[in-house]
Amino acid sequence: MGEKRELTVELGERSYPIYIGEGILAEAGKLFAQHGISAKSPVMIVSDEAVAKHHLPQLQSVLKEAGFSIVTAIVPSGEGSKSLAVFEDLVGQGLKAGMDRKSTIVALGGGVVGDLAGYVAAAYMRGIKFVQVPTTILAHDSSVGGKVAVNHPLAKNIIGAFHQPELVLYDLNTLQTLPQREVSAGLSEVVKHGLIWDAEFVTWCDENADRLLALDPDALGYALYKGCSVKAAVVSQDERENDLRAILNLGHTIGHALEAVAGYGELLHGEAISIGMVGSAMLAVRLGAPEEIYTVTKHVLRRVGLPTKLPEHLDTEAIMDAMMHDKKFQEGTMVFIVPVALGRVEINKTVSSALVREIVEELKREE
Ligand SMILES: O=C(O)C(=O)C[C@@H](O)[C@H](O)[C@H](O)COP(=O)(O)O
Repeated sequence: MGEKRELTVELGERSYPIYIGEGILAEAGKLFAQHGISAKSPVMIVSDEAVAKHHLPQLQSVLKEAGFSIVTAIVPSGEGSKSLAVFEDLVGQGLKAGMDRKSTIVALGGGVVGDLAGYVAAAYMRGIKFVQVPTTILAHDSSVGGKVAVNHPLAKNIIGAFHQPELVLYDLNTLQTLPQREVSAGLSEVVKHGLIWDAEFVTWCDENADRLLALDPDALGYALYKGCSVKAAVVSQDERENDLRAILNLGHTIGHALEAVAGYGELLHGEAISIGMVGSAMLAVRLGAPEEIYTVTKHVLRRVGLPTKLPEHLDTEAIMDAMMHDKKFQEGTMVFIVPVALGRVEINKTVSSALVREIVEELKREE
């Protein structure tokens, strides 16, 4: 069994721990009790069809053994479940099962389940506790920081809240069942955390790409710990994205638009963000940063199996339009996170739409 790691998201009274390691799920009952999750009110586990097959029975039995009464809600796998219709259905299931203000929602799954379940927890009876149990690599990002949301057909994550979990339980064993495409997509956000904060970690990702792709638990444990540490450090300083937290959006200005235009399915979130990060690196070079930013960004993303070319059939004007509906379009301008050196980015609100259009076209010509 590899090393168990623990870190804390420092938010005063609302601080919470992240446990990372193999076999953490088996300790869920004990950790729930230790962190004040009530066993007197029903606990709802939200999961999706794919994840439930592999990991739900273990979580159910560990929690039952610890005296929790469980309601289980399974949603279809995929981004389509982040909708108001599914949200309403989960609220209904909670009410029918007698969930009250002391109940807790447990998100067992990837980013979709975490965002959806978290938003139900934020809204149910004006807010109840929730626990994140991420089962994908990508979810090291979404399970930390309290951004919870569902989508609107016109924009991603547009109906949401900030609602922090009570704890995050990251069992590395759950990652072993991930399809290869999901592994690469998840590594997109891992690389992002290096690109915004830690140049040495970018080099480490490059050197350890094969181990990561082979799901080596030691490499994964370290990478997720590093990614979560960057996230925790940023969120602790700016929980509500008044300023610094915006840097976590590297690649997302273009990435979210690609997901919306491609129809939430063609591109996985991590793939869209990979293309978006290459776009940000191109932008950086146009604005005077060293060419190395573009070459290294593209190289590392490819090393972990990610696309760097924008699919040609996606319409440039539709992409431009989608960017205007995102949260990153503010006060009449697009907000871009632009690298200034490896491991360092800045928030830029002066990029013209003409330049963005050029970058989108250039991304379609990527080799
Ligand atoms: O936690 C954050 O803050 C992030 O920006 C992390 C992003 O990787 C994440 O995808 C987030 O959901 C995007 O933020 P949004 O505010 O544009 O929905």
